Amino acid sequence: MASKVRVNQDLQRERDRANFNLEQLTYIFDGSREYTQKRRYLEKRIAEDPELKGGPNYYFLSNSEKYANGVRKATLLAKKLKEYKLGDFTDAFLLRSIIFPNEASPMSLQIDMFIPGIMGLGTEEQQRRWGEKAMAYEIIGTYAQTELGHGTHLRGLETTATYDPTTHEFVLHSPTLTSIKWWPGGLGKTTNHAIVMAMLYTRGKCHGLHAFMVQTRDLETHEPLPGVEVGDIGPKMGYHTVDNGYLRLDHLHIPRMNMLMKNSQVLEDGTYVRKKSDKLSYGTMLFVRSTIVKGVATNALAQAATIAVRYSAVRRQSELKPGGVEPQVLDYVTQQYKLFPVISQAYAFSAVGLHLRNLYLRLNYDIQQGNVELLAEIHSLTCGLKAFSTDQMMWSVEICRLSCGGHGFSQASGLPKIYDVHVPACTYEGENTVLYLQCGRSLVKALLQAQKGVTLSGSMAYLSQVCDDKCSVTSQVTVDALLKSYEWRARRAVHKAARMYKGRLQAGEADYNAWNQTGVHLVLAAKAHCHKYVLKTFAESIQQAEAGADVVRVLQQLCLLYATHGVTTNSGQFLECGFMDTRQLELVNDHMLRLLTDIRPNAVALVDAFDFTDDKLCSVLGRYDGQVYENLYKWARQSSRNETQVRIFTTVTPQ
Ligand SMILES: CCC/C=C/C(=O)SCCNC(=O)CCNC(=O)[C@H](O)C(C)(C)COP(=O)([O-])OP(=O)([O-])OC[C@H]1O[C@@H](n2cnc3c(N)ncnc32)[C@H](O)[C@@H]1OP(=O)([O-])[O-]
Ligand SMILES: Cc1cc2nc3c(=O)[nH]c(=O)nc-3n(C[C@H](O)[C@H](O)[C@H](O)COP(=O)(O)OP(=O)(O)OC[C@H]3O[C@@H](n4cnc5c(N)ncnc54)[C@H](O)[C@@H]3O)c2cc1C
Repeated sequence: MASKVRVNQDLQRERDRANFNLEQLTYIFDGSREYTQKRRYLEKRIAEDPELKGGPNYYFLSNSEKYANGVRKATLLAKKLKEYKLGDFTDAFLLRSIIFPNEASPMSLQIDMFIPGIMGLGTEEQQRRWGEKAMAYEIIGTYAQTELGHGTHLRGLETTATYDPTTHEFVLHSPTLTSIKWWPGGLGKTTNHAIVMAMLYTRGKCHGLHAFMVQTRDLETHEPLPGVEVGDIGPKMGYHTVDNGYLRLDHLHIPRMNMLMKNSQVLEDGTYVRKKSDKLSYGTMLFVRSTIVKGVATNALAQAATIAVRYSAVRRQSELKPGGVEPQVLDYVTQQYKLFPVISQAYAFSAVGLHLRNLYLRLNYDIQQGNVELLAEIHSLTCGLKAFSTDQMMWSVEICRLSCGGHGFSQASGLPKIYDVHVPACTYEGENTVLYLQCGRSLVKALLQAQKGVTLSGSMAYLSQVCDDKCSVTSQVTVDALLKSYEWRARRAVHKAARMYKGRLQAGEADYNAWNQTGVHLVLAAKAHCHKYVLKTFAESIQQAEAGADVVRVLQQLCLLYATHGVTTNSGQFLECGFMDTRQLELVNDHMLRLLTDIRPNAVALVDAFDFTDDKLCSVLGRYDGQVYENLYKWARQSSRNETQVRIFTTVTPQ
């Protein structure tokens, strides 16, 4: 990678003592050797591409400049996809992640939701009509669902699409202030099309939420079309490269065939033909949720860990041994306790994200065959795992930032940028609490079914199993033994929520109120279920890994760290379920501390194996060569505030 660079000696020493095959671990993290090779090939091409290399320093741009630069790069992304002959969907995601390092593209919805929406919800003819143009970036689109008044409660959305059988058109309308579409990425200024989710009315009856293809702007002049009002919603906490927008429709007429009709249709005379499941309209969200674990949470965790671990190997501070040299801060066990669990989370979520992609592909295949059996379970699982992984990511990125002391607060660290762009994932594609509740409710409902004699299968099968054995943790702490404890904790949490819900019903409470009052326990149950699922999937992925014994050994250490850290940070719940006792908890805690020592010699190599380029990390602290101080100094000198020695302030006029 960086063979000719002058590497900081501490960092070099760390790399020299690594004792596993780093390359193999990279393939596992990426999902395959082929993917790694393709990624590196594209990274090199982009780094050498005269139109893309260099460019302005993101950190010193204003929000408007960030957007303008984002549009420039998004246009180049479209051009490079053709130039490099990359037609495949995965390639488009990959190229975008290289051109937009920890930045959202103003055209990101094109591949995140617009094209998946057309493919998932449109007929074959509609896929040909818009899909091909969208793949070629001849039309630029977004996904407009959320409104000013409602984002979570989809049945409460107010935009209407009323079919007129005399003209064979739908009339799309925003009837109230709260029905104005609000938030869609790229809607404000960049896009010229949108998949608009609206309540379908035909023959005087409402048939719920459906998807409609709406052209918002003229393809030549880019002016909004008559009946369309669009704009930007203003500055946000982050996401400065994206023009999240609003859209107000005023009796906009669109042809009947602009309704995406793969799953249900409106015939010429206005007859509504039902689909197999009314939840198929939510398919685009399910797809995106399934990609967030790997594409957002894992990515952010791995990058934050890389920056913080490399910097902690370079940073020397205080005195460990009285009178001795200042140690690398990575030698403080408290620093290891902050950072090594984050490394383990990144590898764990990577395994889960790859697994979830396969599950989604299976579901998609089944749906094409007309089989929606798996839909409910995969909906529940993707809801839970999207929320669990992004929650964890949010806390861990912040831990990484704090672990870098003062320099972590500087944009130069790259950590605020990671936080800015990835933390909105806790809200978009379903607010996390709401998604935990979806998952928790489905677990309780499954358990109640099991109590009536139904055999549970898939990820919920363990709920109905009777296990009366005791926790087998001894001085030998193993993943297998801990996995049983995770199962116990999750099973107990679901049972507790179910008991509470049933108890309230029996006490005469209304069903809706019983669910609401059980909410906190439903969330706890969903979290415990997802935690167990992640550990199990991570452990199974190691068993299946095509790797040498050295790589398997470090992965097993990380898996055990993930498991022991999860027990110690949720000890109350593990003890509460009565499966594990305090003596065993102490053993787990001791083992976790020993693992920190075991992992220490490989810490830098474990983050190097994530294989991020410096261009991707955009971090002075996380540089591969570890030359942090001279580059922090260089970086600060670029600040526009240093252009003059005596600053002349422009007056800000109060409005
Ligand atoms: C990249 C960045 C760009 C960002 C873009 C965005 O943010 S775009 C905007 C992103 N916006 C959001 O993400 C909005 C978040 N909100 C939502 O997704 C929905 O409103 C909801 C799921 C919370 C509730 O939906 P609801 O009120 O219609 O449902 P209900 O609660 O009445 O439950 C009825 C039954 O249906 C089940 N079921 C539900 N969904 C699915 C499904 N997909 N599949 C299968 N099943 C599903 C549910 O489990 C329940 O089953 P049960 O118990 O009867 O066996
Ligand atoms: C950066 C970003 C990009 C986005 N991009 C898009 C896009 O491209 N297209 C699009 O359509 N939308 C987009 N959104 C909107 C996003 O999907 C919604 O904001 C999200 O679904 C949450 O809905 P809400 O804002 O209505 O939150 P609310 O539901 O109002 O949440 C507020 C609080 O109420 C609680 N709450 C709400 N309902 C319940 C319930 N039933 N039970 C318990 N608690 C509840 C929540 O937990 C939360 O604490 C984007 C949002 C962001 C931040």
